[in-house]
Amino acid sequence: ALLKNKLLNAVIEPVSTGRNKVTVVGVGQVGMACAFSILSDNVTSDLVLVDVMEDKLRGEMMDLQHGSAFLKNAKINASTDYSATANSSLCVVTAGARQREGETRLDLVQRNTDIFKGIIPQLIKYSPETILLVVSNPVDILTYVAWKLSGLPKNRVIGSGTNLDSARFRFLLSQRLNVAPTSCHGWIIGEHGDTSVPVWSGVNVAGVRLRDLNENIGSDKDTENWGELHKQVVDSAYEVIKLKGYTSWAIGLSIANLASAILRNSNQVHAVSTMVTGYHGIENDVFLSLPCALGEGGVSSIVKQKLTESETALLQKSADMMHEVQKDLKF
Ligand SMILES: NC(=O)c1ccc[n+]([C@@H]2O[C@H](COP(=O)([O-])OP(=O)(O)OC[C@H]3O[C@@H](n4cnc5c(N)ncnc54)[C@H](O)[C@@H]3O)[C@@H](O)[C@H]2O)c1
Ligand SMILES: O=C1N[C@](c2ccsc2)(c2cccc(Nc3ccc(F)cc3)n2)CC(O)=C1Sc1ccccc1Cl
Repeated sequence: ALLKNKLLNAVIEPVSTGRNKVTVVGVGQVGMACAFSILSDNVTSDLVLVDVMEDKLRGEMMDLQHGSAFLKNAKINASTDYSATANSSLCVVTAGARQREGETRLDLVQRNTDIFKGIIPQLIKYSPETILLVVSNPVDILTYVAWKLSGLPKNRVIGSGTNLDSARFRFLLSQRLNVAPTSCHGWIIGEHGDTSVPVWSGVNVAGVRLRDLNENIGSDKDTENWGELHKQVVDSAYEVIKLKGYTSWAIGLSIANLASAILRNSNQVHAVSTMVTGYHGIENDVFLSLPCALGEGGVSSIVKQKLTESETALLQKSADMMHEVQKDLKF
């Protein structure tokens, strides 16, 4: 008899409940930081990696598998064939092309849209009940593209949006106040990146609003120039790219945090990109970030923030700009 049969009595065949199975598409810098953070956070017992670069894909799978003795029994697999992703509760999409020298934003968006045409329908074919979490840039437009290509209801298609922007903002605030980032509360909403919108009325520590202590906070009348914090959120993104050529750890940790809220059905509130049609006077079908409660059904509710006229105007400008790009996309 085989040693295994001398050692073990099989009671049932190993089953994969698929209850918390996670797929990560794209094993680049961001995808692998997401995979590593998700495994470290113990939110899944079944991780599948997908990419088109077969050698890189196999190498990343093997390298993660070799760490299994230090993880909580998560199965780690990889394939270029989407059947391996079947019954995923969450699919994280980080696949994409890099912006080429002198390439316009619209060219990049169309190239990434074409890449999504080969990914999104395949994910839905094998996991029709999944939640899609889009990270690839430009993330708000590509979340709209994923929603259109997937046919899923709007609550099941989420973009990482300003989750990383808000995390950087909270870090910078914590540095300035010498209070832990977990105790520094601040929400950046709207379009991810250069044109995101900090909601200064909500920035607080222990419920004490900084604006109640400095009524000019965030405006150019503020002698302490707190508005500099939001500018540093943008500048630090460019600085990290200049220094190391890409970003990975912060986005990976933020995606694991979102995955945890979804898979643990926690209804925690996070700034993520969701369909905002009907909010803040926005009429077109666009995805922007607002504070959303997240659970196993995706976005379970959206917080109705009271915004200033200028904050509302910035959101509407982003919505109009994105609609202009989205309407010319070829699906
Ligand atoms: N939303 C955010 O806050 C945020 C932050 C950082 C990076 N990003 C974005 O994340 C994306 C990935 O960044 P990166 O540094 O990992 O890039 P990368 O080039 O290192 O990785 C991209 C991966 O996608 C894969 N890929 C390309 N076409 C594919 C396809 N058709 N199917 C499956 N995989 C495919 C490539 O093989 C590569 O491994 C970029 O769009 C980047 O701008 C977003
Ligand atoms: O930290 C990053 N790094 C990226 C990056 C990662 C690999 S190469 C570039 C970055 C950094 C700086 C600018 C920028 N612009 C951009 C715009 C549209 C695109 F389709 C792709 C990239 N992107 C991708 C990205 O979204 C971020 S967050 C970010 C970016 C700009 C302003 C504020 C924030 Cl919080």
